[in-house]
Amino acid sequence: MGSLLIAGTTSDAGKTTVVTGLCRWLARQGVRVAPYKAQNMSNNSMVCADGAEIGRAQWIQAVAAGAEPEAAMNPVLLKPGSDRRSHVVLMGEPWGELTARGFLTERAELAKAAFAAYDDLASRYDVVISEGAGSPTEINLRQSDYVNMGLAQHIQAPVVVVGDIDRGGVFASMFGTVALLDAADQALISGFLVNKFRGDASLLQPGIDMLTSATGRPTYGVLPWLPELWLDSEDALDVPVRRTSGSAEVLSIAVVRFPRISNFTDLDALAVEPTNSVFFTTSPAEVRDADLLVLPGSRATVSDLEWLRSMGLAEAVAGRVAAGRPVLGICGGYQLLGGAISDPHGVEGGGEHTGLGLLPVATVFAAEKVLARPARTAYEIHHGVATVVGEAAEFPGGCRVGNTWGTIWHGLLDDDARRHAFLTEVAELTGKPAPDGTVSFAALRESRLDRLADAIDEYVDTAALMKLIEHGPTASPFIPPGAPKTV
Ligand SMILES: NC(=O)CC[C@H](N)C(=O)O
Repeated sequence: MGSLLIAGTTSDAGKTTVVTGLCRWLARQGVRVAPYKAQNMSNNSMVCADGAEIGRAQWIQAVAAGAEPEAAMNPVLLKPGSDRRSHVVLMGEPWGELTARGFLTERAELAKAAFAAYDDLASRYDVVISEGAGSPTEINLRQSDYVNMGLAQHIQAPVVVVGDIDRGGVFASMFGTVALLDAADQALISGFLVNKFRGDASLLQPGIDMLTSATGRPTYGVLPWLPELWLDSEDALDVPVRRTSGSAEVLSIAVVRFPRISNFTDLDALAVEPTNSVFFTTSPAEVRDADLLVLPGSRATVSDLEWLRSMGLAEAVAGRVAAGRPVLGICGGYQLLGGAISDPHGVEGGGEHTGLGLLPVATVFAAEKVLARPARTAYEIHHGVATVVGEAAEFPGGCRVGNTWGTIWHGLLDDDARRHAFLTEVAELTGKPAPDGTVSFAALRESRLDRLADAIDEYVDTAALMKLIEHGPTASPFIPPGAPKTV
């Protein structure tokens, strides 16, 4: 049984990518490997075959590993509904709401479930590759941590710290990440990975050598800047944007960037077509002018509806619909295109609301969350049950009136035939090019996972890393000052 925890000097250092690449690389060596992240904070999630909801990143990592995605791979998922509150999904199911403060007191229960999930996975797989969150050296949170060093201590796993060299300061942050941990935690930090490097590797080498001598720990590899290795978009909203200048040759797709946007991985399927240019926007002019407008999923339909109105975007959407110009609403975006929105159980703050009235649809928020896989690529994650209450044509998971489409399903456009048919119709309406029908979303994802594993193979000392995974941490020196005293 082998184990490794990939931590990061910062968020966005590339932990998710590295874990994904390692999962695919290990799977290729014939290793039965599972990904794991004790706690993920994201509004991008996925429904597993057994109905459990997990973070989208862990789902993709499982796909990379050739393992069946399951709740234990991401036992705690926090879905932020506001800056201070999160909806908690525990072992794939809704658990309740947590405030930033309440979180400290509830952590023990979540930690227990997360460790049990890890132990269960570890009993069924040869290797588990865990992903930390943020930095392992958030010294104010160390005591109640179960995602980074708290987890590493529980499982006695070696930890490799990934740093983003593109942002600069990578040596100082790697050194500091080790030096501000106590001796027991430092003993598990086994080395580093430099990520997002562009430039001349020979210029970097002296720095790597100095880091080794300053910390007594090796750097396992230097991964190059690989922006083309897009996976499903992660939490950074800038990821899926593939903007080519407003050319007559492409179909421009504006996606409203709701403050509580969720499951925006739906846009990846649109972005894979070279005939499309997909971009996020909050501008009424862009909403008006794009060839296709998408209202994506939302964690908080009612408050994003209010926001849409306050931004002057509601009129822009209505103007498009009146002019017969294409609009697609997905899940929360579908709900708010409809009329009545009622929230009798206070799921989203309660009350009766009125949507944009552009589709004959009424939504009632149910206390129970719907988690379902209604079709091959489609999945449902919502409380609001949308019912067609007037004249409308059929559309999978929703309905259509004129050139306004809505669906409660996510992932609908991951289905190549459906995406091609939908875009061909939009292209006919707008006089823009239609997709040629050759792009396979699943094949593209597979090839990217493979190229990520190729990069691991090429740029990482995989022999040394395998040794670490199999045999655990080796003795590394203590770097003063260690964990600062609480004051
Ligand atoms: N995934 C979504 O867009 C969810 C929409 C809405 N917040 C609901 O729960 O029904």
